Amino acid sequence: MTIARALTVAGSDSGGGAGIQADLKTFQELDVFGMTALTAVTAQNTLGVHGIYPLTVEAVQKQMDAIGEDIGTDAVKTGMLFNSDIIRGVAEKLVQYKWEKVVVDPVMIAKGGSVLLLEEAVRALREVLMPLALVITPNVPEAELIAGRTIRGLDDRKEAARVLADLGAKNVVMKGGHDESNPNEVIDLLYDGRDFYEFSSPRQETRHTHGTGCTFAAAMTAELAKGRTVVQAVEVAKQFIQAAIEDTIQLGQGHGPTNHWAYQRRQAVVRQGAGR
Ligand SMILES: Nc1ncnc2c1ncn2[C@@H]1O[C@H](COP(=O)(O)OP(=O)(O)O)[C@@H](O)[C@H]1O
Ligand SMILES: Cc1ncc(COP(=O)(O)OP(=O)(O)O)c(N)n1
Repeated sequence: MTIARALTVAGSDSGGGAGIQADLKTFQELDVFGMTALTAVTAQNTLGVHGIYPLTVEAVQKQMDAIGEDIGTDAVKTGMLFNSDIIRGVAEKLVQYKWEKVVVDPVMIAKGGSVLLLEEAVRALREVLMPLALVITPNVPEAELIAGRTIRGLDDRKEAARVLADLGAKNVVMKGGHDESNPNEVIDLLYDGRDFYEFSSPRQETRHTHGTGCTFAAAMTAELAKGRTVVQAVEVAKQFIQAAIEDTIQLGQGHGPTNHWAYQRRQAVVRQGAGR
């Protein structure tokens, strides 16, 4: 039996809703063998981030070597990278192992406002990592910071996506959760350097959205690892996160995690209905 493999290079969320925990759960649900290179440990729950402990560049690179020299991977996702040294170290390994299906989730700020990427690192993200990205998946505030422009609505998002593509990312998926210009729907926008594609879903009224960005990018990475196109990967990721937000699980006192089982459970119901 051959199985698709995916590596996440990201921070740990002790609360289990975001970071490598969300990535691994998503890979598993999408039938992909998940592996990790940890960049930082965070003490985190639904109320916020209570401590950040970055690893050394050597520790991050050694973990990537351990995968590169043995198991290998079909796709890589990067999440919380925290500082410019880690970004440069990760970029070096992506090049060394010729890993090309790279999804860069430019994690910057957690929902509660904690800084997950130091200001000094934004330049390295732009100059060193973005040119290696098959896909970059910023939310609106992240896109504003990287592109250096204000975004108000879909037309601004398209202009900013063009700027991000000019920085070297082959595909830009600008997620729409923070774009409140449309109160009823959430549109995730894909720009492939030529055309724009819009992926819409109803906007859910919920505070349980911790880790939505990580989960969405991990689902894309899993689908790319299986050989799907970028458009197909966004379609599945959108369905995966929509199910995970809608079928809410009530955990914690603050911004709770999403439901990583929901997508597969819905698929099973569809299969049963079709008698398969
Ligand atoms: N309230 C919501 N209702 C439905 N989908 C949402 C909602 N908030 C976020 N999403 C979806 O979750 C994913 C992450 O979106 P976003 O909130 O923009 O990013 P981040 O979690 O990185 O801040 C996107 O696919 C987006 O469509
Ligand atoms: C360890 C870690 N990595 C990433 C995030 C940010 O996750 P995201 O999916 O953007 O969700 P929110 O934090 O915005 O809810 C994180 N919190 N921790």
